[in-house]
Amino acid sequence: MKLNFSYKTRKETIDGLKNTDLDLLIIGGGITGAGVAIQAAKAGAKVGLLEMQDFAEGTSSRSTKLVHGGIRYLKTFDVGVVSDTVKERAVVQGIAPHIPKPFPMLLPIYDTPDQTFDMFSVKIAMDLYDRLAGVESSQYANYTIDRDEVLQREPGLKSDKLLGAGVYLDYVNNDARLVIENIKGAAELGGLMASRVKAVSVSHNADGKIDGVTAEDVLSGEKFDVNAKLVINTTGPWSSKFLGLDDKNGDKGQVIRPTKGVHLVVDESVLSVPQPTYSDSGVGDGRMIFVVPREGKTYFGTTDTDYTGDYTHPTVEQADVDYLLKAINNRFPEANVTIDDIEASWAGIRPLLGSNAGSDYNGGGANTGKVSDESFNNLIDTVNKYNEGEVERGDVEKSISALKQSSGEKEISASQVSRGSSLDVGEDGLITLSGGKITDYRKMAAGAMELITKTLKDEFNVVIKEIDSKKLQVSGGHFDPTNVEKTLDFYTKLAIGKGIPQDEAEDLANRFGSNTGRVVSYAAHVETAPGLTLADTISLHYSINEEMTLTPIDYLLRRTNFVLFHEDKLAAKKDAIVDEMARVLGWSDDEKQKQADELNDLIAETRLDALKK
Ligand SMILES: Cc1cc2nc3c(=O)[nH]c(=O)nc-3n(C[C@H](O)[C@H](O)[C@H](O)COP(=O)(O)OP(=O)(O)OC[C@H]3O[C@@H](n4cnc5c(N)ncnc54)[C@H](O)[C@@H]3O)c2cc1C
Ligand SMILES: O=P(O)(O)OC[C@H](O)CO
Repeated sequence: MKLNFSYKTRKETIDGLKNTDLDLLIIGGGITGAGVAIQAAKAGAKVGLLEMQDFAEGTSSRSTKLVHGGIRYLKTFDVGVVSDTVKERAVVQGIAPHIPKPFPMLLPIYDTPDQTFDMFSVKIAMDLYDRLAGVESSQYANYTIDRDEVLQREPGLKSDKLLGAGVYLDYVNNDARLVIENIKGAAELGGLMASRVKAVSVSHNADGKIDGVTAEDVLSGEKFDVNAKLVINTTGPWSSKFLGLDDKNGDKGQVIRPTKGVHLVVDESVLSVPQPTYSDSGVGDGRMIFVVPREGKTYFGTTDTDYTGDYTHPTVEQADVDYLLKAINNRFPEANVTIDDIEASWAGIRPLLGSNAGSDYNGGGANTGKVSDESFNNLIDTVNKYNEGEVERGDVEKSISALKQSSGEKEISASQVSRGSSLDVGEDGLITLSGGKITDYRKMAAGAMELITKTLKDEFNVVIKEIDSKKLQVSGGHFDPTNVEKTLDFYTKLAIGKGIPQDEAEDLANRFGSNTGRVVSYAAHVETAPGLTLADTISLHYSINEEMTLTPIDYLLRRTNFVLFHEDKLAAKKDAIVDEMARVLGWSDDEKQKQADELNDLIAETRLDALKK
């Protein structure tokens, strides 16, 4: 079987990076860099990407795993962010139809003082949300339900002071797979995508313009130069650190305000919700907590605390666990979730833009003013009039800035900072695309591509194609996004045809989408590995050969959901996975032991063994 995107082609990729004068070099292989890479490759640019860890190993595998518009941002007047992200949900589903899945969110409303919404404002917010996304007359149009119906749906929910709930469309996502499918798409289009290669310094030409980096192959320690006409910094939380490598960057661009967010996972027998549920934490801090059902488990989060630790290895601490258990047991008093119920967890670092001072916000730090509903409703009314063409953009801006002034100069809490993105160009030409969310990654990348296309033409006389990124489907996503169920059913049947049981066949189809046929073709020439099923074996071999899977953690944490949502199967299969990888990749006994130890350490950390008494 030809190795398309693997440990073997990685060597060819690095040679290509050494010997090609690239049009564009991307630093950072999370969703932001991956989105730019596939668009640049499609446009015909000679593009390379360096990722110092595994693809998606940074924030882009540590999110709440939603493609969502951020309804709570309406209360911080981030109407621009909501307008962008809520529209992008359907676009992302269209370009990666096997990944984000629509799953309406339930937002319970209580009659308590710290609520983000009441029954009136939640309806206004949902109507605006739907209107911005153009779903107001679809099967997913929002609605409200009364107290009884809420408790009928979620009997475990706190009933005291419960008024009812809003129900509105959002999407569940597989963040790490969204990244790898974009990276594979870029590689399939000729992009030179290298994981475990770190940019360690930047270089400039005689005019002081950035013209490449010195890179280090993290696996071998080898250092080499990569030359490029343009360099873009898509290092997320590391953006400021990367800018720090560049002494000619002058204005230094956006400063990142990193905040940590933690999620915990329990079995659905401990806590079960029929649909994603989004409610105030109930502990008076103005935060909102997601509770999401996933593959027989339930995960919930997040915290939002300023972070000064190691960005590469953010950890879940006792204070994070205490906060989330307090919040979840407040909302679901019968659940009595304890630390011993936690099967898995993860921590991520938001790449918030420090300059995105929060706007008028009714939550966050104790000393921030509460925005009156009248001000909030006035803004929504102005936005509605703007959407109807009755007022100008300036009128909306005026009502927003009026509110900001009214909030006065106050300490901006992490949750008040806007989740907007920024595209900056340094004095030496280094481009930085930072902030934002996974949900608007395509739009962020399209904005950067406009700048990149223009600069390549004006400054280098290099002409690349204009592309329609809204139609640029990722690897595995090459099918009709309005026909997902039927298509995945077709791929499921294809796998069943090879003797694979229904449940495993469905897993393959959902994981690999339109690549399932290729995965199933591996059955013709791989032996089922000891301790694994045929489905496990072909999935692993495909991932090694065509998804740059280099370690068991790459496979079990990011290419699949074993570590986070399948504790039982993980325990049963992890050693067999290590054995099969060692055989295929030709590891020495020492290397195999090292990989096994790293996997077991990660599992223990994810399970919070050190915190459990
Ligand atoms: C707790 C939490 C929950 C969230 N939930 C959601 C959600 O549900 N939906 C949503 O849309 N958004 C969500 N977000 C936001 C979203 O996850 C981030 O905005 C997004 O993942 C950032 O992607 P990125 O590619 O910019 O950064 P990253 O994914 O961090 O990628 C940057 C990459 O750059 C690499 N890098 C750094 N320095 C170098 C170097 N010198 N050389 C080479 N590589 C380098 C890093 O290894 C890293 O992989 C959440 C964020 C957090 C923290
Ligand atoms: O940045 P926040 O506070 O919206 O938290 C991230 C959410 O959990 C999902 O985007």
